[in-house]
Amino acid sequence: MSKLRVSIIGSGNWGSAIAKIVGKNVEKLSQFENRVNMYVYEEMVNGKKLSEIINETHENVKYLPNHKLPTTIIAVPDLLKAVEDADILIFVIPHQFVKNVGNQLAGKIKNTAIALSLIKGFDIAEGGGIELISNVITKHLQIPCSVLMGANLANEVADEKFCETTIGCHNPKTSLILKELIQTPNFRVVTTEDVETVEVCGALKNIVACGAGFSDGLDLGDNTKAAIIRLGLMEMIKFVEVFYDKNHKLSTFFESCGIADLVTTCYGGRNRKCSEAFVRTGRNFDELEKEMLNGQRLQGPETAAEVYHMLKCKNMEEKFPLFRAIHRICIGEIKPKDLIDCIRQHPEHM
Ligand SMILES: NC(=O)C1=CN([C@@H]2O[C@H](COP(=O)(O)OP(=O)(O)OC[C@H]3O[C@@H](n4cnc5c(N)ncnc54)[C@H](O)[C@@H]3O)[C@@H](O)[C@H]2O)C=CC1
Ligand SMILES: O=C(CO)COP(=O)(O)O
Repeated sequence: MSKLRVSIIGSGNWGSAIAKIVGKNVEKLSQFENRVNMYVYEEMVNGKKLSEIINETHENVKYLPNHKLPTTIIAVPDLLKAVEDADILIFVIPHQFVKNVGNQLAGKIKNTAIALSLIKGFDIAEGGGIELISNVITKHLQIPCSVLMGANLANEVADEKFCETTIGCHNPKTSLILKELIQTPNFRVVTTEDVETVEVCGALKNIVACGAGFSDGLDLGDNTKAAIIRLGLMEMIKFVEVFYDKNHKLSTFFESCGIADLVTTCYGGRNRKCSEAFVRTGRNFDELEKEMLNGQRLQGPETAAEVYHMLKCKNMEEKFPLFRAIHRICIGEIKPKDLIDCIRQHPEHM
């Protein structure tokens, strides 16, 4: 049997951390080709192309400094070359860029290939609703797309600190291949067929993380933050119940993609950090993202806006007061200090 060729589309903070794992695993596992192309959105770093720096030093000095990538990882700045003959495509770019990348790849991928999305966020659907990123990938590439979401702060994963993750995949054979490719002694994979729930959890937790950051910025303490996390979880569950797979499993929310990712993001994530600074400095998210993240991207405020507009169109905003309040704070419509008044009469308390 011929070996499976893997390509990684994305080389940011998480993209580089997952490249470290995948690059090492393909060295050991005979079913995969011993070279993994990693698509790099080209930029200049200290006067030199980032893709050249990565290939010469085996380090993504901008997005994952101080970590050596395995030599099996090859940085490729040309998207189509990066995915040439790929059997497994791992998508790990900020959600804002998915449609553009999908358009470029349409018609260029083997019809036997499979995709795995690590992207947390939604896309805006035609007509104003929201669309799952995995659907966008499948629509453009005409191949099935599984998802991987979990409590996985990239820097900690790259440090090889123990954590778990969740792969959502409909096909048990594909599930096994993906697990073999991704799992390590310190990165433990649980698979489930409850795919939509896994993906929706990954997107929505970024909204809740903004709420946690606002709470920190207001110095509201640990109990309030815990309440925000809990109410966030309840809104996430309701969101899946109302808009997604009626056969979803409540137990999926107790996997790494659910409660664990909420906790880690609400304590250690970029959305939390910038949301705290939003309150403390009074500056807007665009400025804070540029100043604090060195090219990395926030997903929370944009996802909050997308979800809010969808809820409003469906006349459902009152059922999701936390999501609504977070969006209104992000765009300056209400003050951060109004957050608690917005959730005091939460449906969970009625
Ligand atoms: N960083 C983390 O700890 C984790 C991130 N994620 C998710 O993974 C996804 C990717 O995040 P990161 O790898 O952290 O990325 P990042 O936040 O480091 O984003 C920057 C990346 O976007 C690229 N980029 C900029 N403009 C672009 C364009 N026009 N087209 C394509 N790429 C462009 C940059 O070159 C860089 O590679 C996101 O959905 C995020 O929510 C998931 C788990 C952990
Ligand atoms: O998804 C993440 C951890 O699982 C990272 O969250 P942030 O994007 O808020 O850093």
